[in-house]
Amino acid sequence: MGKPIIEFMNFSYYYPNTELPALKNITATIEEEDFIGLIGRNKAGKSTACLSMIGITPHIMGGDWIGDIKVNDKILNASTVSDLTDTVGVVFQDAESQFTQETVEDEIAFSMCNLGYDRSTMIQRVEEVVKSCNLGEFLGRSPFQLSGGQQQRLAVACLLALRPQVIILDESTSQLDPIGRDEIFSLVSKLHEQGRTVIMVDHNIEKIAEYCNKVMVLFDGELKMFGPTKEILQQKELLEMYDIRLPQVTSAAYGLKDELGYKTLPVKLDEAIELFSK
Ligand SMILES: Nc1ncnc2c1ncn2[C@@H]1O[C@H](COP(=O)(O)OP(=O)(O)OP(=O)(O)O)[C@@H](O)[C@H]1O
Repeated sequence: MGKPIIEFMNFSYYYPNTELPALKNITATIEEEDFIGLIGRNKAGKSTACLSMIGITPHIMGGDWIGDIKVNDKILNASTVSDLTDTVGVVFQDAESQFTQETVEDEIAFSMCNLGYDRSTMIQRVEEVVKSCNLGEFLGRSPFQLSGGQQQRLAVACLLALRPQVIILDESTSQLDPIGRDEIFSLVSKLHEQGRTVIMVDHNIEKIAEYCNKVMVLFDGELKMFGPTKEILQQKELLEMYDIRLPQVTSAAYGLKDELGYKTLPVKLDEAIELFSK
């Protein structure tokens, strides 16, 4: 077992003036080396789970909560949002709405300005994240003139400049075309290989299957399934119960499983090619 980085400890959360919890008795441990796919139908609680990992719910949104979350040994109940953002950063779907600067370079530096970084650290960090997010050719360009995928990469770069261990992307690819989506998945996959913990909320089950080592399934605020991607994404009946479709290759193999005697099903294209070519 790896080092725990985020631990939900019987955590329930109620938005202000609501009677039903948006998250219900969640207990789960995310480890430092994880690349988690957080999935579930609409209103399952995915965004609330993301907000809870940086303390926006409850500390900024208000509301009531029971239980706790431990983020890199800091207890949510005893922390402020800025305590937790040392460890965790979130990129939301509408990256554009968070930009305020005239150039990409200034935008990245701005993310550090508010935290009082000195000039030489800022210059060094801008250089570092521009390289890892492949934004070199856009440095002088307005953030508002970038494509959707480039804007999401910029949002990730602003976050990375603060060097969080955990990067959460909440439906960051949902408004992107396939090229933009691929850009983001390959960027975060590279960051994961470099040692970051990644949590990705995404409806594209094929991409989740391809990149994530574990999958968490939320349904009506409850954590229904959590485990290795291959194990979770083969469970057709359960996934259907939670309104989640199987990856196309898994579905195809499921239809043939009795006839061809498959014991396990592929969840990724390369696994399917290997199985179908036998
Ligand atoms: N600000 C809020 N005030 C009150 N209830 C809220 C608020 N935000 C979300 N909720 C409720 O909390 C529950 C979980 O919502 P959440 O946005 O976390 O789900 P989600 O899985 O991210 O959904 P989606 O895929 O539609 O974005 C839903 O019932 C939702 O209506």
